[in-house]
Amino acid sequence: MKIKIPATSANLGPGFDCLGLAIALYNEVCIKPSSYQSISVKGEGEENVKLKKNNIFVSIFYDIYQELTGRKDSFRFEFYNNIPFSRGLGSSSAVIVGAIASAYEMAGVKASRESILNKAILYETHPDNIAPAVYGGFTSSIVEHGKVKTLRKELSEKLKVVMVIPDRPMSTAQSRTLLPKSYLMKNTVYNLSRASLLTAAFFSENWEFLKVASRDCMHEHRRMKQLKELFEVREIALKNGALMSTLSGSGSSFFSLVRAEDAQKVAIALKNAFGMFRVEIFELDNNGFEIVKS
Ligand SMILES: Nc1ncnc2c1ncn2[C@@H]1O[C@H](COP(=O)(O)OP(=O)(O)O)[C@@H](O)[C@H]1O
Ligand SMILES: N[C@@H](CCOP(=O)(O)O)C(=O)O
Repeated sequence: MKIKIPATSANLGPGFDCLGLAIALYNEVCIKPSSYQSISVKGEGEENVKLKKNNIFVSIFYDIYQELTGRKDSFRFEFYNNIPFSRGLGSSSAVIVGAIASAYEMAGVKASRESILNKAILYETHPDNIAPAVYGGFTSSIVEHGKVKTLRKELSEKLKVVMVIPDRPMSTAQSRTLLPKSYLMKNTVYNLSRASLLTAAFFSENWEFLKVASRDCMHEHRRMKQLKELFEVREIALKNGALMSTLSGSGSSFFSLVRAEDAQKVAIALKNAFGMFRVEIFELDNNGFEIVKS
């Protein structure tokens, strides 16, 4: 079987740990029964020998497969990775969602997307990347008694993403340690009100609200200080017509949502200003993970 899983951009500014969307940049994994286990990796991470020995996709896959079948079968895993590691593009969520969905498929057990999401939350405690990796589109999620509740909205073809991807990785776990344990009431209200308005703006396609509604005062500033050029990335993206421009997940990438016709202009302005960073235009994804060959 072959599965493809999209990259995701989480938080979208104020929606810390709850808002996210899926991007048409995919990891693909081919899995075949085999008399012994083997792993090959192409693309992102191919130079990392640890991924052949200690691979979280493989360990989650076997956990779930054995739980479902009670058998200890062996498989060959071929990874074609396009999602950069630790850049705020949800690489770990793509691994978790992909491993769970493919374990169900290989075990021959039907599972709803909701049940795959509820397994995924056991491996990644915040649902803002795993929900769009499962459903595609824009997602707003909560976790209640260990279960994820998500509402999704299809993303318009009239929108594209301009992503600035710095060379420097930022581990999500490490980046979370930069944040305080508690916040002032006024900062909480600042984010709550904007995350609510942002969600309403996505659902009603009132894109002119995105810029003002995507401001955050809980996590971006502390994280962006690690790579100060990111402040200017936002300025240039917005000046050149981006609808919103936010730190992607915990960084280090910077996400700008643009009208399709403005994508080139925004990307060229960012490339001219930041020759040292990768700047890419992506479509949005409305499908979530897909089993493309069974
Ligand atoms: N394709 C992959 N195969 C195996 N492990 C991966 C893959 N992509 C990411 N990972 C694991 O996830 C970690 C990155 O997770 P994280 O710091 O949360 O970054 P991200 O923002 O990309 O999700 C990597 O160090 C690696 O352990
Ligand atoms: N809400 C999380 C999102 C992390 O996203 P990632 O793509 O960086 O893993 C956070 O901000 O920590």
